[in-house]
Amino acid sequence: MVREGLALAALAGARSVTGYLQQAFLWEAALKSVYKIRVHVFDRVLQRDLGFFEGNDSVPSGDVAYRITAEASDVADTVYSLLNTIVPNSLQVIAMATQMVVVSPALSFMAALAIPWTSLIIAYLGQRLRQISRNAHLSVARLSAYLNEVVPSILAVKANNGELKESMRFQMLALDDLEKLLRKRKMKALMPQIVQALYIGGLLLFSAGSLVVSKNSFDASGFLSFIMALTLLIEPIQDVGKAYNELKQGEPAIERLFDLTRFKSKVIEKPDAVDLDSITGDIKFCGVTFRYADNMPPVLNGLNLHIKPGERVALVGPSGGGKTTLTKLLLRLYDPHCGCILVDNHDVQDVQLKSLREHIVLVSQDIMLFSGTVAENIGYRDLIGKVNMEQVENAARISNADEFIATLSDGYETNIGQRGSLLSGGQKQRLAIARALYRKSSVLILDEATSALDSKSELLVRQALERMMADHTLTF
Ligand SMILES: Nc1ncnc2c1ncn2[C@@H]1O[C@H](COP(=O)(O)OP(=O)(O)OP(=O)(O)O)[C@@H](O)[C@H]1O
Repeated sequence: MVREGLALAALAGARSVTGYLQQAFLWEAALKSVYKIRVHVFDRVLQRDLGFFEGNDSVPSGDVAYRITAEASDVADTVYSLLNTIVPNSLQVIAMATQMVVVSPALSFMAALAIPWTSLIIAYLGQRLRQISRNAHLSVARLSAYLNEVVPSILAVKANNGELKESMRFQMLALDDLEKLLRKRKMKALMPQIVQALYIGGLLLFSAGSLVVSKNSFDASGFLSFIMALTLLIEPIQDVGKAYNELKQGEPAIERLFDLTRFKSKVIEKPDAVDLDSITGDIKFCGVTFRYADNMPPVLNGLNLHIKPGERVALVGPSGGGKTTLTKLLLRLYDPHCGCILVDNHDVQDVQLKSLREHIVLVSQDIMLFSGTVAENIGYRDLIGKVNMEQVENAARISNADEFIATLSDGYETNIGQRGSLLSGGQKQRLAIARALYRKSSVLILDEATSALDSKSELLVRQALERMMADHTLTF
């Protein structure tokens, strides 16, 4: 008795160990594949044209974030569920089907006739679940995109008494998400019941039918053994059906994730594009016409402009006149529809993108700092850990940022918060200018970059830029 108890305990222990090992192994496989997918997808996102991130048809950054985080996790769940179901259940299906064929090939054939029509119904339900699941994915992605936009702009919300309005906008999106999620959950709960009813109904019909057909043709024990094998066959098939549902439910996530990687770049680097060691800063815009979309009026129309090396050019024009667009074209973030842009007499379309952007530095009116230390932000050109502190301090001195950096709790090692949220507008701009100076590029573009500086700081920055860039092309 004791021995049997011990044997049972050992068996239960062995089962839980193998259960754990199987789950741990499969989760490891699923999560590692999702890690690789995430890295691949993000690398592809980084390669996308600027138009993907801005303009009317752009994908909101919150949606991109949602796809790479939450939807990639859904993909892991799907992969796990498939691995966990398909392998053991397929083995059981093969074993039981063989047993059935051995007992009675004729009845096996009859049983197999049930497969096509049940498959059809399951496929139809799977399609429905896929559609419902897709809607649920879209609604939660909209919610995520909304939050991604509003939370960073909380200052504007509060300053404009926008709390009530935002609360209502959020409730609307959350309610929509609730409806879509409920539909998905209900469908998920209903599907196994329908499938089970189909199987049980099929099994009853089949048993009755085969009893009539095979009367006296084989003994009761043979029939019993056949029914047993059939029942044991149905269970794993049901599990495979559930895995199929998981796949259908996970498909929209997989699709939306990989949609990020499917694109045809408009800005294409030629295979024989040249790598420019240095440039003097001779820039020509020759008959450049550009529009952001085919159905929009041109922002630039046949523009001609020649900036000579060392020359400083100020572009003055109405708001929305196309000054920033000119910069985007020079950096080849977009290609013009007509005309060409030459840098040192090389068409920018014949120059390697990395090389072109290395020699031209932009300090934009939208200051783009990242969470990280002051030193990492100034030395953004270099990989983390490879930043040259001497050059960082030099750039900070010239841009007149060193004085406020000295007052920060950890100096150059102070973390400046998300998008530099711990700094004032003027401090952010001085850091952005320091970052540009650190790059030591030949062409410097300041796109209203000094607008947030007080007059004293602006004067110091201008003097510093004059000293440093005396021989370089400078565009204000
Ligand atoms: N990504 C975009 N997609 C569609 N239209 C855009 C895009 N970016 C800018 N525009 C439009 O192109 C025009 C020129 O914009 P641009 O930013 O170049 O003007 P700007 O001269 O720099 O203006 P400001 O002085 O106000 O900064 C504007 O009418 C703007 O609405």
